[in-house]
Amino acid sequence: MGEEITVRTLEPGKLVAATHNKGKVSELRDLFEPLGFIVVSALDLDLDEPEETESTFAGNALLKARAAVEATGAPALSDDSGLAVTALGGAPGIYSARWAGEPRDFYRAMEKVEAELKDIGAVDRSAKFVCALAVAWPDGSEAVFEGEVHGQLVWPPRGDRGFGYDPMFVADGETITFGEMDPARKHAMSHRAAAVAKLKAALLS
Ligand SMILES: O=P(O)(O)OP(=O)(O)OP(=O)(O)OC[C@H]1O[C@@H](n2cnc3c(O)ncnc32)[C@H](O)[C@@H]1O
Ligand SMILES: [Mg+2]
Repeated sequence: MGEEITVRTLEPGKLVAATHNKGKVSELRDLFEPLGFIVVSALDLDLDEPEETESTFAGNALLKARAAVEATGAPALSDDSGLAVTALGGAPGIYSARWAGEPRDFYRAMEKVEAELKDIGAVDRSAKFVCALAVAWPDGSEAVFEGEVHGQLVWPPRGDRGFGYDPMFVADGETITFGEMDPARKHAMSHRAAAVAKLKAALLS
């Protein structure tokens, strides 16, 4: 995991968060601003949302970072992530956002996960969140890092913090869902934090 395609350093400065997801923007700000970056999001810049045509988290992350660097000329950081449920063969996986429909409704997406587990009478409620973070520089170099966090799915969902599938996910060793957790605590253990740690080790001096 975590294929580093090219290694170069990331100089603190303006970083475009190539995402249209407010929950991710907020988490990427929390994770990168203490490192000296000024995080400007694709939402702030009103960038087009590219179609996610790749078949892996890393592929879609690279596609989003490339689109943002081309549009802005500034280094871009993207995040492709999702929930992979063991008993569902890794679904919804790269389709995690699409399971919420349009307009996105994550209660509906969580209900769909629960309904599919019920349909197959699943006893195994284990799942993991996966995050691929990609960085693309104006000179065409790029890098991608992956992180995961393993846990169990609960029903009904609990908590109104975080975003997406957080209210139904309890990380291993925890008793509360990510939806109930203080954001700083989620940042210490999440799939996104694990990917950020790899990125820091490789790209920040
Ligand atoms: O593509 P961008 O613009 O970044 O925004 P998106 O919401 O479409 O993001 P993805 O394509 O990566 O889809 C991943 C979905 O997986 C879910 N997800 C990712 N990280 C999560 C987290 O930390 N907690 C809960 N759900 C998460 C979330 O609902 C996302 O919408
Ligand atoms: Mg998306």
